[in-house]
Amino acid sequence: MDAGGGAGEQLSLAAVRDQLIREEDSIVFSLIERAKRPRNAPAYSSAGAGGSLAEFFVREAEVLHAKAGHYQKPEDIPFFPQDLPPPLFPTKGFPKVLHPSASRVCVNDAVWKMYFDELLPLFTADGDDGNYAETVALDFACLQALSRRIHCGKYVAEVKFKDSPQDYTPPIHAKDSNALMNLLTFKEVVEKVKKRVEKKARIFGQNVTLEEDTVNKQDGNARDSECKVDPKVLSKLYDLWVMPLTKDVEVEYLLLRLN
Ligand SMILES: C=C(O[C@@H]1C=C(C(=O)O)C=C[C@H]1O)C(=O)O
Repeated sequence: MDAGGGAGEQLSLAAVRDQLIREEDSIVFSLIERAKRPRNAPAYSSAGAGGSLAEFFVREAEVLHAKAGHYQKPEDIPFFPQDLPPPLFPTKGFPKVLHPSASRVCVNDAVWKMYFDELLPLFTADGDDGNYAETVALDFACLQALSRRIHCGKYVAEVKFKDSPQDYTPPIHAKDSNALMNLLTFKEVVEKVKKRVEKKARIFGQNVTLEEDTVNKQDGNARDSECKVDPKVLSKLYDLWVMPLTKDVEVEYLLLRLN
């Protein structure tokens, strides 16, 4: 988390939301990149030594990332945390703005399953072009962007708690997840987020030409069928998975907040 997380700065809901908006760009762009390649199913079958190429790539990439000093922040969490090496270079400590239990909150198993089982078939074309190594590198970028955005829910929960501890404390003590979920859900924000990511996919995913293109455009933007990723897939991704998982992170964090 960069916004509002600097030394001495107070974390604010506005700053955390700005960070989430920036993360949307990374998610939309990473999906657009992955959509260059078809599904490439052999990259996901367990033909290789022990697991799929996708799993092999993520495990090995995370080893490199850990050596380079990644995974020091509460929102940067590896998918395979077991036996990761320590950083080989000096890292700069980040100000600790969260409760220490934040490190125990992780929904990466759900992110992994959602990405491969649900999302991938929605935005990649059927087919196999043989570019498996490139494909799994693109998957890794998508997974990282999704996971980071979702785990930023820890900061959202912290500011919401700090803004009104009197509302959050009783359901935390009662371990009432449903009450917490209701408290932290803002329906107007949810609707805005869905509309904005759909619009971003429409704007970022259009072909840019120098000629005036009136045939393939509607209101100055590309028609959905011309976009590199269907904008409706983005609103569905956020509606069904990204926002619910972010809220799961928020609830899990809050349940540990008073430990
Ligand atoms: C992240 C927030 O908390 C919840 C989750 C949202 C999301 O994941 O985008 C949006 C609104 C809230 O229901 C927030 O309030 O900004």
